[in-house]
Amino acid sequence: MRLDILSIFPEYFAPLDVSLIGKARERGTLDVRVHQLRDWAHDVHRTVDDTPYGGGPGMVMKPEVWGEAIDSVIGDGAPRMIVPTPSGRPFTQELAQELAAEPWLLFACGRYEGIDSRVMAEYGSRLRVDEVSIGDYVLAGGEVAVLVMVEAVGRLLPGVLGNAQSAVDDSFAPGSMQNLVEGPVYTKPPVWRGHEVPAVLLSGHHGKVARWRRDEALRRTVRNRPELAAALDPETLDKHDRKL
Ligand SMILES: Nc1cc(-c2ccc3ccn(Cc4ccc(CN5CCCC5)cc4)c3c2)n[nH]1
Repeated sequence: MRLDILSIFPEYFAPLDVSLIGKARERGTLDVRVHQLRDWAHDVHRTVDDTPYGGGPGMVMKPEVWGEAIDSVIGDGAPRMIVPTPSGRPFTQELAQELAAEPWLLFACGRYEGIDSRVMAEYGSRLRVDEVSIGDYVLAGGEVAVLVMVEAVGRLLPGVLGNAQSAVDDSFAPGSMQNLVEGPVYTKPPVWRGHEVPAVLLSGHHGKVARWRRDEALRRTVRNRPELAAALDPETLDKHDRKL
């Protein structure tokens, strides 16, 4: 997978050189290219922003700079364009899986009050353009949101996660974990400061372990994410409810 990232703060993406993503880049699984948006701002101050039409606080990012930058980065290609924004569609595990299947993603990191909307309109006629929110809070720009999405997508790529099974059991993953968060995890020692590991996990009985884990996942979902629990099919809830 090729990832292009356009930003006025390319240094935000140094973390993509470490850990899982760093190794995927070394292996060639991921081809990450970070670009300084100001390289396409030709005035002496390399200006990328201007005052908003209609008034209001802050500044808006100029469409000309973005247009030159995107044209230069994509050429005749057609990557899927992801634009982080507080007003976008929610970023979910399902969307992460969808993006993990794409050969080429282009992330456009806005700053200030955002990017002139005509940029998304211009490329929306030629590319798949998704405006995406990573949560209901306002960041100062798109860079952190891109780091979140690249990590969530990158770990789903073949060979990136040590154990592919882990992604199958991810919270929220479509299938058996849809609308469920994961339960508690334990490792050695079997007793730590008087806290014992639940005996079922030491039993070696895989069926009972699987059952216990689903019960715990359900218990935690009901406690921490009642709105997800409400979306569970009654049969699932009922099967476990007797135990909650
Ligand atoms: N999930 C999530 C994503 C983001 C995010 C992503 C990209 C950018 C680029 C700039 N900003 C700051 C920022 C500040 C104020 C407004 C709201 N203004 C009200 C009137 C016009 C706009 C919007 C945007 C971003 C924020 N935040 N949270």
